[in-house]
Amino acid sequence: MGAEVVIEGLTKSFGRQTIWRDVTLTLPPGEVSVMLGPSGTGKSVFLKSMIGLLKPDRGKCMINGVDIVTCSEHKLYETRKLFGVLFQDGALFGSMNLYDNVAFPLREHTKKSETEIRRIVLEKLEMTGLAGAEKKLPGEISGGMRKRAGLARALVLDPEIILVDEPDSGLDPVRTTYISQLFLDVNAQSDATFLIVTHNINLARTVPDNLGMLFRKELVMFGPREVLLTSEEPVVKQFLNGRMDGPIGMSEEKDQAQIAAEQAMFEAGHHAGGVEEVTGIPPQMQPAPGLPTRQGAIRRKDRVMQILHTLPPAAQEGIIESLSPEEQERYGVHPHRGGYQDPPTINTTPVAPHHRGELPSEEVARIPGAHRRTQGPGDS
Ligand SMILES: Nc1ncnc2c1ncn2[C@@H]1O[C@H](COP(=O)(O)OP(=O)(O)OP(=O)(O)O)[C@@H](O)[C@H]1O
Repeated sequence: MGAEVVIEGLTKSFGRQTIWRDVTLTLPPGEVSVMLGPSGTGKSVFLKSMIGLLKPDRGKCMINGVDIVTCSEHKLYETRKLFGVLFQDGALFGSMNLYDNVAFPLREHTKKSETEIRRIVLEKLEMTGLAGAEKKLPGEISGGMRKRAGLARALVLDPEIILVDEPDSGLDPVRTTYISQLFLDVNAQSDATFLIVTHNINLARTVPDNLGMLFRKELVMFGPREVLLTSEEPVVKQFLNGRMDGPIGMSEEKDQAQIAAEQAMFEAGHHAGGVEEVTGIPPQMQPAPGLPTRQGAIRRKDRVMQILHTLPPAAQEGIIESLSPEEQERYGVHPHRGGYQDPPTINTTPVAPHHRGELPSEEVARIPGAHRRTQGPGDS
């Protein structure tokens, strides 16, 4: 099973520029999480902070009991081995063929024989659809293949946590969906914990178990995908629809004067761009037929059902509707369109507390500057 990552109060600045502050979230083991955010909100800085390439000013990032913010260099070196990272361009060595690129971490960090290395490299190239391409140089292959080679290389040390920085950059929507499929397939086969940072709305809507969003130097929300996908929060709705009308502006957040001027423009009939209000929760992509069931998805179901009563009503409805009739029966819940229902009595399989990845209810949906009341038992 992948590692759980517990982040508490993480804050990062460069000089006097705060990038984000007080970020608190848990990446549940073996689940796939996506972090959204407008350009420049510090998503890449967040990934680099998680692997200790950048040092946060304060807060914790706990992985298997080690706080990578304060641990020794030796512990950091050891903990980094749990990570596989796929950078935007694959970060391949241009002068090495794909075989040697993928073999590199094994030669660098292990004492494995070349026979064993060959077995692993060919297995990971096969897994990422690159069998037969091992002699190619990075410059001879497409951007999509380079990303897949970067993923193969990220997988050779059997990481417990896989971080992916903007997998869609430079890819068309179809290739982006193919690489998304690959992430779910790898997750099904490895049960590794995934965190993907992206702007890509399709990917965010259909791939992850959990969705978060950074904006205005804070974590706007993080929780089960259904929470963001049904959110009425203006910044979330604007982002998920890729529109101009909303708090996100061309280069940074808008001031009141700009919002008023734009509002007048849209009311006068100017198209705000984006698609026409996409709402609702599309089905989640699944691993390819023939692959194992995602263990992270099974654990997630129990985990989310345990915190169901703390989630906003629309998210609750989406989650209940995504269950099969047998699962609804097992958890003792029923679809209930158009209103909040009483918290169910839930028959979940016990999950070890340190592996639950459960969010404190006040962190399930956090909006800077607004104190959302989380719905609790007896609320209506
Ligand atoms: N090493 C650094 N030193 C100083 N400032 C930095 C450094 N790295 C990043 N920044 C600043 O941090 C901010 C966030 O950058 P980051 O690349 O993490 O954003 P992002 O959300 O990943 O953006 P995009 O989606 O465009 O890739 C930017 O203003 C950037 O200039």
